[in-house]
Amino acid sequence: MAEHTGRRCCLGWDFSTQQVKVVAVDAELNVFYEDSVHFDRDLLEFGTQGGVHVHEDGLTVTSPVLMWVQALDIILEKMKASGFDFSQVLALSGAGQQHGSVYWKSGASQVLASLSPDLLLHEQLQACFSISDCPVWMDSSTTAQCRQLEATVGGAQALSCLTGSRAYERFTGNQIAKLYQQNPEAYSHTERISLVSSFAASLFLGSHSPIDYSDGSGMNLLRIQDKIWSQACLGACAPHLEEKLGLPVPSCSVVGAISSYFVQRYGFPPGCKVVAFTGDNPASLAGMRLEEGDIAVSLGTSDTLFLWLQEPTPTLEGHIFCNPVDPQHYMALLCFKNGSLMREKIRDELASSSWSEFSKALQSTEMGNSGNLGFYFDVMEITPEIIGRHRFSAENHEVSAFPWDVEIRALIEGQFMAKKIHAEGLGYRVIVNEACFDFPTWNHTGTSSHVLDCLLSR
Ligand SMILES: Nc1ncnc2c1ncn2[C@@H]1O[C@H](COP(=O)(O)OP(=O)(O)O)[C@@H](O)[C@H]1O
Ligand SMILES: O=C(CO)[C@@H](O)[C@H](O)COP(=O)(O)O
Repeated sequence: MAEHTGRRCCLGWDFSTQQVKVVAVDAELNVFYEDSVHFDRDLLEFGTQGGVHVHEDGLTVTSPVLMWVQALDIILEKMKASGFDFSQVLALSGAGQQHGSVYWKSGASQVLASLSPDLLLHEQLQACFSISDCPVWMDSSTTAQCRQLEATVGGAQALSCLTGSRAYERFTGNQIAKLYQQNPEAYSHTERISLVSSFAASLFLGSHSPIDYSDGSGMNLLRIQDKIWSQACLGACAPHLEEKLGLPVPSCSVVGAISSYFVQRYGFPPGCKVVAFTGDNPASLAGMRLEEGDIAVSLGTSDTLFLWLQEPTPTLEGHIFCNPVDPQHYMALLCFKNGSLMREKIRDELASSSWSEFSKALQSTEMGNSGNLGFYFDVMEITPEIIGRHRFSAENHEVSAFPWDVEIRALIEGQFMAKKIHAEGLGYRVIVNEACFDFPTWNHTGTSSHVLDCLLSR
């Protein structure tokens, strides 16, 4: 019998871009079980790359909803086969990649509430979705809907003051508007729209789980001050939207007890609590116990930078979300689309697909890269909106290539300088502690900032 028998615990789930992951944490906060299902590797039949399908227009990016369901089935079956003692799970919660949306077809709630423990979830939920491919955060196909939404509420800054962000293509309200405009039939057959986070919670709950305030702030629909849907924004996106979204709840809410499916099939206790799932970035802020004054950088598929805020100061760049820990407070977030996948590409091109070779290049080059700078955006960046690879020599001449190790350092330094520059653009001061950072790169941020400005004004 496995060593994790009989240990009271909570489960934490992550439905992110490239994989579904689970951890079990005991009463002393020790992580004693971890597992993951990687979409590209473990669910080949869905044919994703980096967990997504990029459509022919190069702008539309989706993921199959049943891939997420099947990934959950696989992990649960693996846990069961390893002897994991589900009867000790007191509560579970989780996170999802932000902004992605799931469209539950009319009748799905009945199916969710009456699942047979003899079958896997994906076998029973096949007919429960009005669209099989869900728009995800990498999508940038909704510029028209964004402009329309901003115009409805009096401009980009007005929308930002209301919802915490100007209109962004990946934000769910704009995705819903596009679906309604392009496929009104699918929209009208939808009984409920979930975020990836509330969708995942719904699977455990056996009913539609509410959207939480924090992840709900990534939709361009929620009034971040009073935490209710903005009627103006809902109306600009699609009809009858409020009833399809349900009421949002604080991110720490217990949304109910686990459904009987999990009790009967896996042996969860009937009282196991399901706590609202939230966005992966808000969950990281909570999990890292960030406090006012701290800045965190997350290097997932996307790179993000986030911090705890007492007062919201919405601007035209970056996002303000409701805080997942304290509903009276907020968090600020910057998202960079060219994160891990960009690093992986350069690793594959220049470092024999090996992270240790990649690290050797970093070790063998000087901090500051002898003045060589690079910015690498193979896909249209979010912060700022820019595409292409741009390299500058120490003499500030644009060059077409660097030696392989200089290129690798330029990539990493460029990515971190961009984070610093944009955080400072929002008014946050990154204090360089001489004791921790003897980092000449920071001295180049003035140059980098200027170079980025020039690129943007081209
Ligand atoms: N040793 C490593 N060094 C740098 N990046 C790594 C390393 N191992 C994995 N990665 C990157 O981490 C990414 C996955 O991070 P993760 O946070 O799990 O992503 P997500 O949550 O978005 O699915 C992959 O794209 C991979 O390239
Ligand atoms: O769009 C954003 C944040 O606004 C992304 O950070 C997504 O939340 C995806 O997260 P990862 O899968 O990259 O962790």
